[in-house]
Order: sequence, then C-alpha cells, then structure tokens
Amino acid sequence: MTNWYNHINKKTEPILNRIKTHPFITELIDGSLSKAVFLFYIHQDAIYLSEYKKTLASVGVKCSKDDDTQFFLDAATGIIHVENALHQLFLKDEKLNIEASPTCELYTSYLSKMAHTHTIEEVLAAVLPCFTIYKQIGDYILSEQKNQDNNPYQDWINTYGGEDFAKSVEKAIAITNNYAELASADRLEKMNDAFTKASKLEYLFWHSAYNQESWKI
Ligand SMILES: Cc1ncc(CO)c(N)n1
Repeated sequence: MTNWYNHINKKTEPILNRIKTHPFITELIDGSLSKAVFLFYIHQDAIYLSEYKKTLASVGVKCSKDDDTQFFLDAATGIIHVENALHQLFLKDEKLNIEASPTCELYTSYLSKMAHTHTIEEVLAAVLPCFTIYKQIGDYILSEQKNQDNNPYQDWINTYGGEDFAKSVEKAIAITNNYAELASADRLEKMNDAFTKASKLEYLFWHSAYNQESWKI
C-alpha cells in the first residue's frame, strides 16, 4: 500500500473527533480546565513519557536502515528534553512518586508488548498515533483558541503545535509508510489494528485524566 497512513488516518477520524470534543480538550482550549485535572494529566504523562522513550529506542533498534534507527533514537532523546521542560514548568514543587493510573499502565504496557513481541511494522503502527494525534490535537487547539495571551496551559499547547514537532511527525509517517509499502495484506491488517488500538488508548488517556482515574481497589 503506497500511503498507508492516509488510509488509516481517514479510517480513525471518528476517534480523533471524539478527542477534539472531549471536555479535557474543549476546557484546555478555553483555559477553564481545572488545575487539579491538568496536574493529574502531567503526572501521568511524565510516567507515560519515561516508558514511551524506551519503546522508541527499541523501535530504533529494530529498524533496518541506519537513518531510521537514528531518527527513533533522536526522538527518544527529544522526549527527555520535553519531559524536563514541561515538568519544570508545571510540576515545580510537586513530587513525582505517584503510581501510574490503570489507563497509563495499560497504554505503556501495550506499547512495550508491541515493541518486544511483535513485528517492526506493527510496533511502528502502534507508536505512530503518539506522534500524529498530538500533532493534530496541538494544531487544532492553536487554531481554535482565542486566548493565547492568557491561557494558563499555553506552554503545553505550544510544545505540540510547533515546527520541530511537525518535522518529526512527518518523518515518523514516512518511515512507517515505507514499511507498509512492502507489507503483506495480513501484515497491513495488523498494522491497522495496532494504529486503531493506540488511537483509542490516546482517547482513553485524556478521558482517564479528566476523571482522575484511580485503581478500583
Ligand atoms: C499519552 C501521550 N501520547 C503522546 C504524547 C506525545 O509525545 C504524549 N506526550 N502523551
């Protein structure tokens, strides 16, 4: 398949639309999101990112082209910078010794499973929504908001709306499309499933933060 990403992006548009209309995002746009909810999200995202960077490094190790390996290792390093910047801004005095929520645990475990027991095509498809959905949501928020000068969450919003992130997203799409071009119909189906599941997990991640999800016991 020549442009696999275009195909799966269209197919998963309903999930993206659900994220755009989720109260976490609509309230983030107008600045009314509760600080407790946002901090819960940032804490969970800190845990998520520290696991996600390991998955990206594993993906890099699995790539056959030097260039692709370098891209994922750089992306993993880039995450360390994002983590430090965001967490210094928003978690100044907060301690990071909290446990992962059920959804955070589910998402990071799913990605780790894909990286360690599935094919390179599937794990590429599984990590891609982390790039593309954040880019789409970052751009969406920037285009919708009218309060860039006084939104308390602007630093977070700017991280994912910028040019550097856009380049990185384009490269991740191109690498995944290259693998999809040579994949069998069966492998493509598995890639679709992985991209769809990771997109749903992105939705659940916002949703679980909005509800400050806890372990039931
Ligand atoms: C849950 C989640 N997915 C993707 C990103 C973007 O790297 C992030 N920061 N958090």
